[in-house]
Amino acid sequence: MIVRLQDVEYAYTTESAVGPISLTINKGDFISIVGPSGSGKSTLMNLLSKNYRPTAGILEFAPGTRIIMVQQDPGLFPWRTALHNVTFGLEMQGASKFDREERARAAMDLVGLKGFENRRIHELSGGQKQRVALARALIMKPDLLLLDEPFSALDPHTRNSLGEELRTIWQETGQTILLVTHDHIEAELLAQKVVVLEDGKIKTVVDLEVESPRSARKK
Ligand SMILES: Nc1ncnc2c1ncn2[C@@H]1O[C@H](COP(=O)(O)OP(=O)(O)OP(=O)(O)O)[C@@H](O)[C@H]1O
Repeated sequence: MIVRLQDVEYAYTTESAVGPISLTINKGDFISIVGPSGSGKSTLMNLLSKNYRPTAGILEFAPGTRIIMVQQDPGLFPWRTALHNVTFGLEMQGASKFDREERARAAMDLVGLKGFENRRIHELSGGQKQRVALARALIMKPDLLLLDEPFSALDPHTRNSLGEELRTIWQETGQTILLVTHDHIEAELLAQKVVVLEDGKIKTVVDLEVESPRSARKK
């Protein structure tokens, strides 16, 4: 278990905006949260990223759980190259230059950015910027990667190819992913489990028949 929600609620005012919700996220899961505007997706992400504390219920994280969120705005440093955006977290951790650059190159390769290492951020397309943000998150190997509509500002073609790559990354690394989207098709194409939100509550959970990550199959 990485995160467990048991009858979790969040109220901005007197009425609950989200909940009660019960859900468990396990290692290696790829879950999509889908729902219309106002259904509580952002509120749930804020709870999972520890920005909000539940107003009722139990929200439990496994000890030492590290969570990273990638949002629609990739939030990159324009004065750094693509590679040095990806190395940023490792720099903060004090990893050696050789180690962080080697790992950053591997992460950029994984998201299809080989050859773009030395580009400045303004020399990248929207999809490429989002790939840099994804590589920057993946390199940290978080216990849970939260993706908050990361592809919604992209054109349909770029969106599809990034989606497919995300799916491959999950298959190859077993990274635990929770993706928020308002696109049902995207949710079903990518994830292993689709949680449909409506009025702050889980309306349905769809378990899809997909191959589990390679890393999990080895065990
Ligand atoms: N700061 C706030 N104060 C009061 N109510 C809020 C606040 N933020 C959100 N809400 C309410 O909480 C409910 C869930 O909103 P939330 O933003 O989580 O939905 P969402 O699914 O992310 O919507 P969208 O897709 O439009 O971003 C809505 O009814 C919304 O009006």
